[in-house]
Amino acid sequence: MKKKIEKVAVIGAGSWGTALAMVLADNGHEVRIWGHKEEQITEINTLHTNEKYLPSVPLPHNITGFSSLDEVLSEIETIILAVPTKAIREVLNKIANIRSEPLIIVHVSKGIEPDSLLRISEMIEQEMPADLLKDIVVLSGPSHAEEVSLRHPTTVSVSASNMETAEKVQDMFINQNFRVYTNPDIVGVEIGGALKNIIALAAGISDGLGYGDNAKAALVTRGLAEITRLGVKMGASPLTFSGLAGIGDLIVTCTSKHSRNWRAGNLIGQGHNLDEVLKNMGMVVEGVRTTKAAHQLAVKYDVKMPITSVLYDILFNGVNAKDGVDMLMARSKTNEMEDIANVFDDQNSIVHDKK
Ligand SMILES: NC(=O)C1=CN([C@@H]2O[C@H](COP(=O)(O)OP(=O)(O)OC[C@H]3O[C@@H](n4cnc5c(N)ncnc54)[C@H](OP(=O)(O)O)[C@@H]3O)[C@@H](O)[C@H]2O)C=CC1
Ligand SMILES: O=C(CO)COP(=O)(O)O
Repeated sequence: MKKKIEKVAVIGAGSWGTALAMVLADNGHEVRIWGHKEEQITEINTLHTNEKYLPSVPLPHNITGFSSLDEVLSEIETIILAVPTKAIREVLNKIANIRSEPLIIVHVSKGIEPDSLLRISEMIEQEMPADLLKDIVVLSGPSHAEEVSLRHPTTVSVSASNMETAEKVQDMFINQNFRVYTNPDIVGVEIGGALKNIIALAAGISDGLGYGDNAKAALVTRGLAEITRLGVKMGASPLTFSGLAGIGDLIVTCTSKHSRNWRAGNLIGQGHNLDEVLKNMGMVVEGVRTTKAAHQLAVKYDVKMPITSVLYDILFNGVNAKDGVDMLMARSKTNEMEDIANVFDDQNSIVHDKK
């Protein structure tokens, strides 16, 4: 079937915004990308590269850079919001001041806001006046920008409260290299994408300490258990966590050299200090702020999250990484399956409550 060609604006010219702009450009859309650094936009428009974020990757010529939000949004119905969680409110605020027509906002960020404990779709609902918001869609899954930009096979999920809009976004992005599934569980897709960064930091620390594959498999598996426990309490379907936005993204982020969260954890495990690691990364490491948020969520929802809790102590309370691992291994004995049964009990009670 022939694709509907659209004008789309990608807001955020970092690694992920640029890689997704390439997918859209490959699909023939008229792609605009907005960034707040004039010299980077000039580079995109003249050299057709974005060397800082995707070194040595030529960008398709149907991507045009904009440094004015006003201009990038003109005659646009759909934006792809690709800035770090920390910048979302600021950017939406600017958009809300410019815009007079409703937008479909596809967000691709993976975080939860500390203190407010809001998911990104909830932050968007708070920041954008209802008359400027047509729909919110989340796109998430195992997808490092570096590999997407090389057109390596990649799969992601999109979710929205309006599934027709999710399908529209699926059609906009899907191609031979970039396979897009829909999933009706927006809470699960957002929680899975955000919380896997915590476990990736922990996996990096484990590797940095010199531990091996057994430790990493333990972190991924028990990490998934605690993500699922919290996600279900927040209203997600447990099934989402065995999908792309759950185990899929956990695997890719905990095992890939591309992951900034894994790399940051790896350096911390080797003994480097958190502030120094974040300063030298030059790109966002979402898991640090999300650890703070998840630690608060675990208290709010009364959910056991031992990996998150130990990571919180390593990042913010000066606990030594090796001592943190020892603390996890010395926890009182428990039954693996009880956890799983509790998740399904919680899910049943959510279903009954809704009836
Ligand atoms: N990279 C990836 O593979 C993937 C990333 N994601 C998610 O996408 C989101 C964005 O990440 P990613 O692109 O990788 O991050 P990067 O660090 O690569 O890029 C972030 C971009 O946002 C810009 N930015 C930061 N603050 C502001 C602001 N206040 N106003 C305007 N622009 C701002 C940065 O500009 P500057 O250059 O000035 O810093 C940069 O262009 C994150 O939530 C991440 O988890 C999701 C899937 C894959
Ligand atoms: O979300 C990602 C891959 O799916 C990117 O992970 P990092 O932010 O750790 O690089």
